[in-house]
Amino acid sequence: MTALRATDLTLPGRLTGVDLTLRPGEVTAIVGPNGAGKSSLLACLAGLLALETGAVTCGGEALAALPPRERARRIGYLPQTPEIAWDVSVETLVSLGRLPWQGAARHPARTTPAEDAAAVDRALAAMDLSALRHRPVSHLSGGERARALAARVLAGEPAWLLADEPLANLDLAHAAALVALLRAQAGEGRGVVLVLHDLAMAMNRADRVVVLERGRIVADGPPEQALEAALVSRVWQVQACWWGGPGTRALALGQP
Ligand SMILES: Nc1ncnc2c1ncn2[C@@H]1O[C@H](COP(=O)(O)OP(=O)(O)OP(=O)(O)O)[C@@H](O)[C@H]1O
Repeated sequence: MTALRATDLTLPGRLTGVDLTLRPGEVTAIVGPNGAGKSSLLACLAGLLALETGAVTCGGEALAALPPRERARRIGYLPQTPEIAWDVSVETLVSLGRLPWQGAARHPARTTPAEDAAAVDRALAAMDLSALRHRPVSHLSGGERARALAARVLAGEPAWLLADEPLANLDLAHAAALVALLRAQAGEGRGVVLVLHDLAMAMNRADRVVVLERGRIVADGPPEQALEAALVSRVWQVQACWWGGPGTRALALGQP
């Protein structure tokens, strides 16, 4: 697996001179206040935004130059808003995640229908959706819809998983299960990049934390270092203090 690298990313009003090299095998959390540029950065890393300056490369190749199907095999992207355009079944929605592998018949990366079905089954089971696979997506709850969209990305088994606030609509148990699953994916050598608002989750479960403020990186490193209480207090304009020990820290907030 290969690095995902952003060099001098600039989007006027959104990102300024962002340099970032992301390593596979790690869970990286991108955090920051509202409007700091987290979603913009994630979309750039997924190759979804036209850049004014700068570049994003995956394994040394410019994302912009990769054919869409190849890019989709390398990078799975879960957007912030759980919108689904078509009222298909959960299983059909998740199957769409296999499209990048279903190219021309002679393509060397093409998978068999049995492999595709197995990947869909795995993703449905991982997101606790096996029992809902035949239900139309319009008949799902908000959290179930969010899980179905996550399952679609997982079904594609991309080298990089980029997810924008993937825990936002999930209950405690499903959020914990998704984080455990993403950690396991990183353990298998995939790259995992998550936009998170839950700083305790980033502190306890990420390998690396990138803090954005007004479109710039202001901290980047192991969670204990990047989320040091004084920096959290300054960037989020709260009085923040960490409690507890490694792996189970909680953030206590006072008045600004
Ligand atoms: N399509 C767009 N065109 C121009 N500016 C945008 C666009 N989308 C977002 N912005 C602006 O860019 C800045 C960064 O937005 P972005 O959505 O990346 O922030 P964020 O850190 O993800 O915020 P949040 O935590 O609120 O989701 C904000 O000031 C926002 O108003």
